Amino acid sequence: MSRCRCQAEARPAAVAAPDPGADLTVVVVAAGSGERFGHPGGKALVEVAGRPLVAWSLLAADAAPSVAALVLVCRPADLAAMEALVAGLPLALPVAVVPGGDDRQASCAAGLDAVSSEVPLVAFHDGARPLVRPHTFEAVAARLRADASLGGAVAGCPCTDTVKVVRDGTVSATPDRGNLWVVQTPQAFPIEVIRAAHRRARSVGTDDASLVEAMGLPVAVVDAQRNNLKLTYPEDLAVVEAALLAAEREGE
Ligand SMILES: Nc1ccn([C@@H]2O[C@H](COP(=O)(O)OP(=O)(O)OP(=O)(O)O)[C@@H](O)[C@H]2O)c(=O)n1
Ligand SMILES: C[C@](O)(CO)[C@H](O)COP(=O)(O)O
Repeated sequence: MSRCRCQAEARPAAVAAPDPGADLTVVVVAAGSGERFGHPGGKALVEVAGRPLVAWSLLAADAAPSVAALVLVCRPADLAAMEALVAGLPLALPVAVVPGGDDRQASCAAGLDAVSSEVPLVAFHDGARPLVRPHTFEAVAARLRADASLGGAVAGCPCTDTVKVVRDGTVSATPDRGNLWVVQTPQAFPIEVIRAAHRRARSVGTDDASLVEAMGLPVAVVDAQRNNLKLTYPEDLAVVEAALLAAEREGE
């Protein structure tokens, strides 16, 4: 089997799990247009700290012992470039490269179609979060394994800023911060749960967990990695790059 399977023409075949102990497929979504970042053609292939942005997430997921296979979702125009990128990275796991959709949720659904049903857990991760560490994939998968009643487990951390609800430039409410968390990716789910959540989705959510919450299932939050930043605006680049270089220097 070729390690990288580009899915430009046909619907992807399922990716087999190479290690019987590994029970998680990671879907890295990188098919966005990067509008807020302001880079024509999206930001996934922009060089950040010496590598294309999305490469950092692929390498981190590949190094997590629970991960059996990877799916990379990219802009249709980037399929050949992404296939070449994957072929050139020192990845141990099989990778399926598939085209994404018009919004993040559609890209996640496209990635999910390429996941083998033989691997019981699936996690979605933003290719725009290059600081993710292998232990964060382990943490969300472990939380799911520890409690069979959960519909999902997501990385996040308690809010440290005060959050305001703002309408027309004026504050309309200040929610109790004691209950507020900011959530990131990875977001992990039992495969049958997230497949059902996508089938039933009636609206477009800003994350994957909201689809599972809409089914009335409990989703756990795991305080795993506070610096798991998302590269969204141009000014994020210097912060993310400095953190990646520091982590490399420290051998993390
Ligand atoms: N149609 C889309 C939209 C987003 N994403 C992915 O979802 C993640 C989070 O999205 P975001 O940071 O908003 O990226 P963009 O959509 O590229 O940014 P923008 O909204 O500024 O255009 C990114 O890794 C992005 O590539 C995707 O795979 N497919
Ligand atoms: C999924 C997410 O990263 C969780 O914080 C976030 O909602 C993605 O938002 P974006 O606007 O698509 O970047």
